[in-house]
Amino acid sequence: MSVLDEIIAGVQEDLLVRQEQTPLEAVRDAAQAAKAPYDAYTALRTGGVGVIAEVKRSSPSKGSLADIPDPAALASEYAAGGASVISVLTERHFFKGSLEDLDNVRACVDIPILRKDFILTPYQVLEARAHGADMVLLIAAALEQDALEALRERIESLGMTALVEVHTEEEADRALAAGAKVIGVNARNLKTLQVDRSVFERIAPGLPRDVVKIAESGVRDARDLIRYASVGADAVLVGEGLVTKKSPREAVSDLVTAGSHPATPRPA
Ligand SMILES: O=C(O)c1ccccc1NCC(=O)[C@H](O)[C@H](O)COP(=O)(O)O
Repeated sequence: MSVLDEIIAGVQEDLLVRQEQTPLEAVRDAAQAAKAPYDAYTALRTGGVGVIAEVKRSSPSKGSLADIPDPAALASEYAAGGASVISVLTERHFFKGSLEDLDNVRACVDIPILRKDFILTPYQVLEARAHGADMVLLIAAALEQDALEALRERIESLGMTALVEVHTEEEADRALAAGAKVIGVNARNLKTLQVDRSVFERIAPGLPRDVVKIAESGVRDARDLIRYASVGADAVLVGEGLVTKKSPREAVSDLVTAGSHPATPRPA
């Protein structure tokens, strides 16, 4: 069993419990009643290289990273540092996240929020909207093609933005076939947990111009961002490189400055 399989097994168990507690109709009503979503697609296309700053307590690859007793306070620091989007991990077994984190962050920031989880069903998409998300992650490696396409459509029908994550050229082709307009290339292989930053360099140049390209994982500092920018990244998604810093606000601000600096080389 790969790490991804293990994570998904836990997500499915938790999902059964939540569906038991809160019927689909109730989640649908809550999603409809939620405040209109922010436009994450536009937020990521505006200006230089955007920063998606992640609230990440723990991970399968590194174990505990940071306590984060107040995720809303951390998200406010990220927003003050100039983040374009806040990513909130809501998986609990490996990442120690929750939907409550999403609620708390939503109450405190007025920029788009990504629900980062292992989304398998329309129920989870409705949950994301009900708890104030504007963007939802879909992992190509975790979904059959029909489900990937249907969930992408469901996310966008609710006015949110789908971020489709890939790690191979074949998954990138599947993401495009599913209609993805925002594609995240994860340097981390979710089955082996190996991080290979060259994966973005291989895949991103082959993606259409109008697709927003996000480099995910392994960004530690401005040098990593500049390297990704030079091969076409519109944004970077950063977890460990922010939560482990003394000042997450300054760490975000340094990345934003590097991404907006005219010396940052971008492909023509
Ligand atoms: O982070 C992990 O170890 C991990 C393992 C298995 C599935 C997903 C995992 N992480 C989710 C992410 O994609 C990252 O949190 C995100 O890209 C930020 O990565 P980093 O900046 O390296 O913390």
